[in-house]
Amino acid sequence: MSIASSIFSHAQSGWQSVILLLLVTYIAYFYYKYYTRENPLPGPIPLPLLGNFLQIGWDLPRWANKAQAKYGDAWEVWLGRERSIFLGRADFVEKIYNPSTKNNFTMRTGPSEGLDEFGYTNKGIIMNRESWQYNRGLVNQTVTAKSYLKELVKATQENFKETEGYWRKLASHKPLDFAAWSMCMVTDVTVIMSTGKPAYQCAIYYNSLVSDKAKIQHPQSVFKFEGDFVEAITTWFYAVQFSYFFPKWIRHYVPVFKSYQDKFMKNSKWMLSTLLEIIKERRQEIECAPPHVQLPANVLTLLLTTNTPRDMTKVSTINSIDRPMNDAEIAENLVEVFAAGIDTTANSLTFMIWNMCKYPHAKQRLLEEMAEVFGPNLQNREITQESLEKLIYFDAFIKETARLTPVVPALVKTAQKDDEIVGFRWKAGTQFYTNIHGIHLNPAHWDNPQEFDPDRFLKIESSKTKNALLQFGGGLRICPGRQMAILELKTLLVCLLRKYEIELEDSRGELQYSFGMINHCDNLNVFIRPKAF
Ligand code: HEM
Repeated sequence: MSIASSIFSHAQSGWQSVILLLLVTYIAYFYYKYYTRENPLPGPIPLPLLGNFLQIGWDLPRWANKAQAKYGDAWEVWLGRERSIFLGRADFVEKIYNPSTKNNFTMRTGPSEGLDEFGYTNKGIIMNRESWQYNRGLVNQTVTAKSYLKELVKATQENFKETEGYWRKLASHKPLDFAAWSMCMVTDVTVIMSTGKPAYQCAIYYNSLVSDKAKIQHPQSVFKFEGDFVEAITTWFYAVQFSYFFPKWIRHYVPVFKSYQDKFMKNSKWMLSTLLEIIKERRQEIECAPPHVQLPANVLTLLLTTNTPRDMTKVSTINSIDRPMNDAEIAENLVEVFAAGIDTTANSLTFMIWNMCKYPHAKQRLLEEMAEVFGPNLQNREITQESLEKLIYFDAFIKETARLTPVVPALVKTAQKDDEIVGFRWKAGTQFYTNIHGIHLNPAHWDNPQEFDPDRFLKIESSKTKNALLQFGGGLRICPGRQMAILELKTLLVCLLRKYEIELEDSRGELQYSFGMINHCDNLNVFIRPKAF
């Protein structure tokens, strides 16, 4: 008896046989299509509907590194029903990160009703398919403005001082979770630099650690609630993934998914309406401010005034960015500055602290360079953008940390037209994942790739391969916040190093990180003790 007739002989009724027949036909058709696909690359065999999700599990980037070791530098995987090509070598992604305006890989995804429903595809930058250039142009102009970066370095120092106040009140023999502090510090800096108003995340976090009697009073956060703003931002990013990967019928009609759909939609609406109120208030403040009064350089004020008579940046780089932004556009861009800027910068700092504790010779080099640039009495010196730019070893240290633990370990781009990659011609709509971590560890580009060696970035001849370090992505969609992130990271590192001794609670343990939307450190317990002067 054939397998099919054996299965059908167990079917109890007519409709069960019909379902079984449909199922078997679908599976047979799926594997026929799979084995006759164009441009077959090595990779794990997928299951119908689920693709390779069962093999991959939750941590796609960790799995991708193992897959790269097994299948080579170009392989394929099925993320659900979507065939995705993974690339783990710098020369394979050259076209994708080509900064030419003719680049065929500027979109992250193809059209998606889910992203449309959440309103992500026609606003902001990250998933915007229609007006990303306009939004990107203005946000880029804002976060690279001289006045903005100067204010950022100042605000970062002020925020650090506030945090030091809380550390002083906590017993120094008890470990602190640096990962959690880092998120709060970077949130506070980002929110004040974006809205001009404080979020008090460090104060809220401090209060969560101490008894009721020891809690401090602080004014109301700009977000007018004591809940977890950080979580709201993370939820926004999960909503992007959710709305893209799950089809409408699952999101709307399967109960567990429906509850996520509702939660994500509510979160998105809450964030936008809260920001719209802040924007309205600020617009009125600007209108009432006399023309001679210098306005503060934060993202909101800069976006509200760009292309108006009170423009503070005046460096339009793209012809199409000649109109002011409306409130809804500003709200979405603020959400994206929070979503793309907080988690990434905070986790980069945490990974740097880990490396500083693990590699005493690198820490010594950081201390020496700091002493050289800031001179005597360095713990009281004002940190400026100019002084930070002289910290060359710091740059190398940041790059090496990002090479070994990139916060963004993989990036997706979709071909808009048919194109050739790794010697094959691919149809428009094919998804290409850059395995950033794979490229960062590829021996084709790096000597002793697993070794932590910041000096490799100081040697002229090495590490110059184009696209071998993709910490901030590249090409037309390169991270617009990269200068901001580097200045903030350097400021915080100087603030920490010049006054404190930091020691890991578990000096033999492994770095604990996992993948959510990015690689994030789950917990980093450290002892932070003031240095004796
Ligand atoms: C260490 C910190 C950061 C890292 C590692 C990082 C990394 C990245 C990466 C890898 C991309 C994708 C680039 C590509 O597609 O080629 C990106 C995009 C982006 N980043 Fe960052 N980023 C950081 C900080 C920031 C900050 C502080 C901001 C705030 C302005 C920001 C805003 C954005 C935006 C808006 C995009 C989307 C750009 C686009 O789609 O055109 N990032 N970032």
